[in-house]
Amino acid sequence: MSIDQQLKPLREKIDAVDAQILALLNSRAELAQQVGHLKANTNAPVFRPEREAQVLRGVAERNPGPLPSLDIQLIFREIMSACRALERRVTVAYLGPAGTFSEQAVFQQFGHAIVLLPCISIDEVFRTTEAGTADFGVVPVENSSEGAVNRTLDLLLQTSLSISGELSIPVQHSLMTNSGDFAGVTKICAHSQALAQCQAWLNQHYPTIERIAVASNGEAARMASLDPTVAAIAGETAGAQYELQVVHAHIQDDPHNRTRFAVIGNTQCTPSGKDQTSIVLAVPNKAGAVYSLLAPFSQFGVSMTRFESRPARTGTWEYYFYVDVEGHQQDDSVARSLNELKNSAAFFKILGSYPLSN
Ligand SMILES: O=C(O)C(=O)C[C@]1(C(=O)O)C=C[C@@H](O)C=C1
Repeated sequence: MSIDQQLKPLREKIDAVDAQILALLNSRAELAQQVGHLKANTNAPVFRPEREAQVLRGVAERNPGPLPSLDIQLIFREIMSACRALERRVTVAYLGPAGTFSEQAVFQQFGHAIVLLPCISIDEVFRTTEAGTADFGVVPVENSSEGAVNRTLDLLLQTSLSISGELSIPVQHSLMTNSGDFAGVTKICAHSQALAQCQAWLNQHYPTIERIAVASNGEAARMASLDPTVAAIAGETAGAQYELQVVHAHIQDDPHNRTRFAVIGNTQCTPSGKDQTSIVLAVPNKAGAVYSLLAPFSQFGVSMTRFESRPARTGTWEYYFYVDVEGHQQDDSVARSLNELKNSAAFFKILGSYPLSN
């Protein structure tokens, strides 16, 4: 029997299963439409991060295989994205242009059935979201090899928006040119963070070529597509967007390099069962103040998962502290510790409680 003859009955079974999947997908979509009508009548938000997190955790927990849970979650992320788009297509602002790691983070959080709003800077992402032109913004917060993204931390301090999600993605940089050839290249362009993340590799391989920091890796890729003297450092998605060829793949100094992103918007998430709360604090400038400030966390058994400081730029050695704790601000222990902190801090702001990424 030929291979095609052997495949025929299996393919017929796949067709039958596909017909069932199709019918079930549309049943789900009809339910989402009903949810959408209810929400429209009550002006409730379309995107509910805590509900989406629960759906994704639920399918991973119930997954019997053989499909890996991560792949199941990718599929369900897109199913929910498409269902959500039937209610309303949300607009998401991010540091563009197309093809940046920020764009990958947007798709990882919202799926593909959205309106993308690429912005020229992190400031612009905040402005556009505050103005309501975008429903949400996605901004980089921290890189595993370079540390905090200071501009984001500074803007989080001032913004009226809150954090409604967080996620991290692997960041792999490649050196690319229009032709795939390095001869004739006189400048290597990338975002300053990417240049820093590839510093040791560049010092070893191209110590004398000028490095130029530009607004984003996507912008570097665009420049390289137009100018044969420019090589870009960017992710391969950005390279493909501008039809660049890879000269050296994965040149970042840390092979496990990751960037963490925050989702900002006007949504206040309700508890999802596995949440995190971000706050900013300042303490009076006296001995032992930081130590006693954090005491309520241990008193109420709340785990701190992140502690970052930024100079307050008052010229007096004062700092803002960015703290993440496990749990939701509505959880009893978190609520009680935050209440104590609020009374003793010189500055106190809750940036948001949101589901931990899956
Ligand atoms: O449960 C809701 O609130 C829905 O709108 C449905 C749904 C889904 O497709 O499951 C879609 C969008 C929301 O962000 C959450 C979940």
